[in-house]
Amino acid sequence: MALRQQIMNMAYFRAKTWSSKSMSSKPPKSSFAKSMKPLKEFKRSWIPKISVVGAGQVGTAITCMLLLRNLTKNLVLLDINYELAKAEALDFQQASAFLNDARVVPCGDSANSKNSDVVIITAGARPSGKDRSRLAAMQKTVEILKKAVPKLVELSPNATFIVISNPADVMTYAVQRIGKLPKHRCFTTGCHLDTVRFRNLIADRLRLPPSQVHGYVIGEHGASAVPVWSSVSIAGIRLNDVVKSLACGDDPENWAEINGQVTSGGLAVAKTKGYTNWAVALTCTDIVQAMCGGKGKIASVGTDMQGMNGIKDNVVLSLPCLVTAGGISHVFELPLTDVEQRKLLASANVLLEAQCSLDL
Ligand SMILES: NC(=O)c1ccc[n+]([C@@H]2O[C@H](COP(=O)([O-])OP(=O)(O)OC[C@H]3O[C@@H](n4cnc5c(N)ncnc54)[C@H](O)[C@@H]3O)[C@@H](O)[C@H]2O)c1
Repeated sequence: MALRQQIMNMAYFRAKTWSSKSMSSKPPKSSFAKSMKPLKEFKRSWIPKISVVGAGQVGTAITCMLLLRNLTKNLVLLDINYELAKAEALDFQQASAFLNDARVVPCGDSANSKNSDVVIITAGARPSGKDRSRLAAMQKTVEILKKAVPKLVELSPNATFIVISNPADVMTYAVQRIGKLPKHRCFTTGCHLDTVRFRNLIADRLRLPPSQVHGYVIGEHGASAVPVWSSVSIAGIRLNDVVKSLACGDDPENWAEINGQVTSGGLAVAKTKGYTNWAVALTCTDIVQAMCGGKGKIASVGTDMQGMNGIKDNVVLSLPCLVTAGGISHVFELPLTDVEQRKLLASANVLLEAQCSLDL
């Protein structure tokens, strides 16, 4: 093969490699760069840039899942503790060859997060001390968000923001207000996690694969969450049509036990570990996959639901939503029983009260 052709082939090969790997189009720092001739016509294919804010237990678990699922090659790990972000990023970067050549960049002051497509916020104070409720850690996390969010929005004005920091619904409200972000482009994974717990617990009783059990938990990602028993179905069979008094009335099979297990699922893990991370990381990754994988997904995620299912106020809570590339495109109003509707409105009131108590 003529030398010229060989060089052209090499340049083409390298150009393809850049398209899927590098965060910058700068040539490598080596004399080898002379053998890499850029082709002007080449257009970089779209690869989402994702910033994970907070390099703690949750942020690193999310990073791990996103990379393993090959959802990005440009990941920025941001923490106010820059040394921690650097160490965690380096730990991933060293294994880049096993992560589809992804690049993980640490960041301490948001700068590297510029032009992110997705920003995932996990920075926050963990529930601690005697009162381990999510609401207790609230104002401390708001103060963190007040510092972090304006800069993140300024640097990535078109990004979709996913809020994980607890209490997730109230913190989403805070991020929407602080960042002046529209509700479709700033939401929380919310009850998507409670929903998978719910499905898992039902599947366990029925000895079926959890993926074959359908249903939703709605409302607060927390104590007032509402498992929607009336919508649970398996293979097209509504559970409520077969099991009478399902989680209500005399409830001879004690299905109501599951309600408590759904809302205390996180505490059951945190009691021993001190935190939870894997389930929420998988939940968040599932949502990012819906957005970046091109398929979309209906999931119980949380945003400002004013006008939905009888909710009158601007309150952030979870209802089934269609999540697609640009965020939430539709909200589904579930047909609820009177009891479920009352519980949803009670959950909205709990959250509204928490929202109103914020010092934003
Ligand atoms: N939504 C959910 O389902 C869910 C599940 C589990 C945990 N959480 C929440 O996720 C949050 C993180 O949990 P964790 O276990 O990773 O906590 P963690 O303490 O391990 O990590 C939090 C990280 O945030 C960083 N941080 C603090 N201020 C920052 C700032 N201004 N900018 C950047 N980084 C900053 C800290 O340095 C720390 O590394 C908590 O609020 C927790 O309650 C939510």
